[in-house]
Amino acid sequence: MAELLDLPEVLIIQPPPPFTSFESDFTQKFNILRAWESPLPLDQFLTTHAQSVQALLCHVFTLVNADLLRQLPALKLVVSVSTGANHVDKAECRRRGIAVTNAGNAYSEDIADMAVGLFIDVNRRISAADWYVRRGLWSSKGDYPLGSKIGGKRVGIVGLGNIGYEVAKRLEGFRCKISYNSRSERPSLSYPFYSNVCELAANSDALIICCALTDQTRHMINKEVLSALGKDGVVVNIGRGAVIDEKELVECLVNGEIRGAGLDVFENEPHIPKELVAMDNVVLSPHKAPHTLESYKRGSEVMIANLEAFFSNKPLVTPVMD
Ligand SMILES: O=CC(=O)O
Repeated sequence: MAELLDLPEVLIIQPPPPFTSFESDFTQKFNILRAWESPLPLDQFLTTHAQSVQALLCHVFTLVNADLLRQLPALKLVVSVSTGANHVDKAECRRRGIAVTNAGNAYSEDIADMAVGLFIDVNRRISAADWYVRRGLWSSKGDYPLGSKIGGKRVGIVGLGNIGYEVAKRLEGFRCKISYNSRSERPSLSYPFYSNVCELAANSDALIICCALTDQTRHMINKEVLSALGKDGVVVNIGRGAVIDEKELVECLVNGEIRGAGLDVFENEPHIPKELVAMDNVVLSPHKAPHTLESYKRGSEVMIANLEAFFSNKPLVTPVMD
């Protein structure tokens, strides 16, 4: 027990993702304060540790907002399990001198794989075909609706950061034609850049949303953009649900204004509009794009590296800048 108390404290409010090595990796190095296991109400649990706890580890369901930060006056570091840190009020952290880290590139390849998987699934109707066969509908009539060819598709990537670039590289292998919209142009890359996302949509057969959720990107993919994409268009989202105006997306799908969607993220997770659940041209996934056995391990290593750097006054490994 004495040994545990000597370890640096790390507060976790909600149960962490089921990292296979969490117990062994984290608990040997840190004194984990497990708010979710405490019989105390959260406020009381936080008050008990408020004066000492310097590091908080959180995933996307933990809203790190001004209220929470006010209850943790000694806090100096927020370690996000995820790549996207939109659940952390970064302006308030900055104001309070609290550093924020994310998962860096730990999940980029896995997320990109999932984006490509969803893109192929929607176009080739893989999940729909699976439903069809399982329901015993396969007959000699051969009336199963055809999917659409992948090679030659014009794919517009929204957000050409690490993940977007991994998606682009993979889809080049399928002979897709890549163009993109991003915060800024990447002159070192030869893909056409569109500063206007509507123009990107008008020149694409599919949009793959890879950007972070910010005040600028919230509801950026709205009815106007989806109409520009057109009735043969497909949307894939592995970024954050609220980058798309979900209500308008549902309307466009219901009215056949776009052809289909592959969605790993939603505006109000884990709640999904019932219309989406009923459509076989929509492929749904429960925000699992980043998570594989391998990426969990890599993610743990990045979080531990950030915590160790912090507690030994070294530079953080994957600080979030904005
Ligand atoms: O969505 C998950 C992540 O941002 O890593």
